[in-house]
Amino acid sequence: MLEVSNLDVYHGSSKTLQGMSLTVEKGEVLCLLGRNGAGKTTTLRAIMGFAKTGAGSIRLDGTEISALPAHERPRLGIGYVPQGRRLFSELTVRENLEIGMTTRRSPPRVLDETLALFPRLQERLGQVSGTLSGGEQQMLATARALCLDPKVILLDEPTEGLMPSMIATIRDVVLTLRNQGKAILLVEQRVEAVLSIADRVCFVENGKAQAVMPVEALRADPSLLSRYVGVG
Ligand SMILES: Nc1ncnc2c1ncn2[C@@H]1O[C@H](COP(=O)(O)OP(=O)(O)OP(=O)(O)O)[C@@H](O)[C@H]1O
Repeated sequence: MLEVSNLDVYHGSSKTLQGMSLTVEKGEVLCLLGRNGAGKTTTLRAIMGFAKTGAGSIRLDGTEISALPAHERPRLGIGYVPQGRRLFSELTVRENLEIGMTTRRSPPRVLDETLALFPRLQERLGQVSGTLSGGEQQMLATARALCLDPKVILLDEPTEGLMPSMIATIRDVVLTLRNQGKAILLVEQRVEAVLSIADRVCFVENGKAQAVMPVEALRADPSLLSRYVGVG
């Protein structure tokens, strides 16, 4: 579904991704794990077209997309929920979702299906999004990406700063989406969350995927965490 091969990314003259490679298939959750500054967010931003790429390729269903401008990529079916949510805080919940709908001219059923996943947002459609709680804002950012009816969803630390009940809601939504056949690429630092949600784990170090494995391998050998992430 999504395939990144040997991708380089530059910030000025420094190379922040150095031959990054990963694949995410339909109906699976791939989790990126790594130390601060390893290149996880840059990987997601590069897929969305927000980073200056050099050598390498990004393919969606076999089609090369790395030369496409950023605004064209969501229309191909890639939803992105950035770190920090980036909502239009002056607009209402409904207006934020409508922006997602119009980006890809999604049929109205997509909005209904999305709201069915987030009853809390359904109750707050008229509320200005800047007044939502942190957890509700995360739900809205995720729901807005889902309004594109994406095949692939990129989520950057969606549970950061949330209370346990909200974390559980986000996890349940991610697992529902996976079971619907979406391909999900997730940056997640909390090990318990990774173990409960990932199918495969990709350890990122120095702008590169150093190791990729099924989540069971991480469960069986927690020393991998100290090796690649410096915890555990
Ligand atoms: N706009 C930028 N200008 C210069 N350097 C950048 C820029 N964005 C990222 N970098 C650098 O690229 C490297 C990778 O950063 P990135 O945000 O991808 O790391 P990360 O793995 O997501 O880390 P964290 O867990 O801290 O969010 C870091 O060294 C960072 O300082």
